[in-house]
Amino acid sequence: MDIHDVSEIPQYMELLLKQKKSLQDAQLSKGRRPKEKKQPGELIMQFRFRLMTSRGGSRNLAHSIRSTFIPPAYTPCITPLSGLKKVMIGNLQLETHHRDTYIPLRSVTPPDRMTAVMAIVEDEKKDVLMLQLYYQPEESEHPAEEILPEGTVLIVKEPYLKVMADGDYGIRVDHLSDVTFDVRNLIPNQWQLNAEKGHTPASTSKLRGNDCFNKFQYFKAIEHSYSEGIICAEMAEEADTLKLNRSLAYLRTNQFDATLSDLELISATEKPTEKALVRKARALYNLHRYLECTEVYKVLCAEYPSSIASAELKRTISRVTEQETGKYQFKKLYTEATKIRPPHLDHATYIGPVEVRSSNSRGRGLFTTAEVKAGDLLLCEKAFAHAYYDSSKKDDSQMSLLIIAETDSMSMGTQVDLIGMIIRKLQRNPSLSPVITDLHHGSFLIQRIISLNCFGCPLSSRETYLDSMRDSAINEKKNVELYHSCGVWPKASYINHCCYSNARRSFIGDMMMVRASQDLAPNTEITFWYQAPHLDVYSDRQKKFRNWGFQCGCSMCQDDKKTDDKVIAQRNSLRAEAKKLYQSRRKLDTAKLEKVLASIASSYTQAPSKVPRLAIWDPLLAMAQIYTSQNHFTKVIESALGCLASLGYVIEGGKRSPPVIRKWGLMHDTLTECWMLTCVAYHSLHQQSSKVQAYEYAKISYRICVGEDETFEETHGKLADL
Ligand SMILES: C[S@@+](CC[C@H](N)C(=O)[O-])C[C@H]1O[C@@H](n2cnc3c(N)ncnc32)[C@H](O)[C@@H]1O
Repeated sequence: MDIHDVSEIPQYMELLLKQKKSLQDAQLSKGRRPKEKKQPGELIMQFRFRLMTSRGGSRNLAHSIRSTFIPPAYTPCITPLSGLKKVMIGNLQLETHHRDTYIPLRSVTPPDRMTAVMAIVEDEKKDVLMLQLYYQPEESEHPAEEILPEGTVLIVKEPYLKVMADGDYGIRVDHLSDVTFDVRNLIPNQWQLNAEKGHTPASTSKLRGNDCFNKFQYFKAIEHSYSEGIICAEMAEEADTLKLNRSLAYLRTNQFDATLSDLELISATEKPTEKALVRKARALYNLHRYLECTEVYKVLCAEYPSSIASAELKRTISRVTEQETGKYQFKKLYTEATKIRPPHLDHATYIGPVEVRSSNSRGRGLFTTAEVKAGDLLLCEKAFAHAYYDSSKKDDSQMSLLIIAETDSMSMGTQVDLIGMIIRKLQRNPSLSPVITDLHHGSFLIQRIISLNCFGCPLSSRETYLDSMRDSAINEKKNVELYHSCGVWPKASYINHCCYSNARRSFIGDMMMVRASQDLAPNTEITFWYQAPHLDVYSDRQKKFRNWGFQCGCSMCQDDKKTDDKVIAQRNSLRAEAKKLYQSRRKLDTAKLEKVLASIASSYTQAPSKVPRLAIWDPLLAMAQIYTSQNHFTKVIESALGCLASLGYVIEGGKRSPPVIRKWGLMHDTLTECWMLTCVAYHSLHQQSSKVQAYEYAKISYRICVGEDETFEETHGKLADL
């Protein structure tokens, strides 16, 4: 939603066709064994040469946009190793998964890292091939040299061959769980020679682990030292110390489930140590289990009082308050979003009066459980994962093109990074898996789930709001917002699309606010638009939903579908005429303009409260602006209320008595301005109570579009300056 979809751009379509062609060619060789293979020496030399030149910087990747092609989905292997039979490189087939096999491999070159971590590997018969491990941690977090140093012995479950970009064959691993480095009992005999002989005392493993830890090699400390030591430890206390040490390494590598389980595994002593309590609290905080976390901090404050512990307890209590009440200090959120990079804010998720229920043919949806008023907060959700693109840096290396074979879709931005982040987060914290795997999907593959459930997002909706105010209705810039940052907000993902929606989403950093844009009765399905409705042809609008596999059946879409093309063409030409008239401000013929707008209005057959009139609301807003500049205040009120009515609002009063919204319509960012114009007009006409009411509606509209109203006065002060 709101991501930068480039599926229809010819330059990228060409790329997609090329990728699909090579995919088709690859499918033709499915099940075959490669005919020609390079000699081991040649393959190794070629790889080492590339490694040398790439380290010398001859690859100029930083200046070109990365592209990642997601081939058709295959499922990870769930069979335990004991249920699989061993194969050699010579047995591997092209593009064929799930043959109930595994292969022991040993790397014979240092690793390289491009989109995957790669090395040349050999099997027991000394046959060699390239191995590509996808979705490994970032280089800064876990260097390739540590993941796959030369001489690493590993096992790949369900290995298969893939033709790589350069036309050679390689073993490709997409699922992190399909590779295991814990090969203790399965190391082939001839490789045992290189493996450590004999029994390493736990004390040595501990020292080695601590050494790695002090060098920030946390993964190495866990895998090669502490875990080894725990197995070999003869005394319970020795194992406990190693677990305590390992729990910190787990914490540093964001493996919070494992941190907790190590701490639980420590033999019960008289009272938990301070270190154990601190680590437990941190893991719970990071898993957003704030209530449990406060309990741990309370014990810590009682047993080991310190200013840090009480500050942490206070911080955690603030999260619990946010979670339970939905009360946030939004100005603080902006400050954090300005300072922190990436803008991942330290705040909790609030789930308001909503729950997931069946929405018939639309699958599941999110419904209200109580009555809510327009402007009420339904959700304030922290992203499960968020990939940030800093547009101020203008650095294309942050950006990549994602090509998904199964849906023929392409998007530009940070989705590739988001996929990696989520895959790693789930692998490190399996307890979080259902949050993602329960979301809507075409298959259960993470890539597919993410492509259906991710949202493009600005750094803050207030920024977008200010931009849209600058390009006001008069300039008629189409505000199609396409964002390069993106994230997954799981609860919001249950909300189905409707062009004529009753809620709006907005963002501050990685927090998404969803507010009702209409008064909603209990048990109403909440909807927001996946793509904002614009005045486009019916078929073009439906194309936007292609990726999600549905057609919108809202009243606006149905009406567009039924309306004759000739009527639409006539409406568009009248609209162009209106635009010409109101842009020639000095000699504006208002009578003529009103006549043209009346003609547009008469081209609609349904009442605007049923079918909002997208062709007419913005010219009416432009008229309200023009009448304001001419001090025609009754006309301002008439045009502004007309604008609102054309978007489906049913408003009582407004002329001699204060306006009262009986039914809210389609919410648009510029409606705050619309209400502010009426507010100014009422002020000038000395209609005080109408002015107060209009001001209140302006504030609610702002809250719905921007997510909060703490900055309302400040923002509109700024706009007055503009
Ligand atoms: C982000 S999910 C929304 C939640 C989803 N309905 C579920 O069951 O989890 C998007 C998917 O919901 C369905 N959907 C959303 N809006 C719809 C609509 N207006 N009409 C039909 N299906 C819709 C489509 O299957 C779409 O791919």
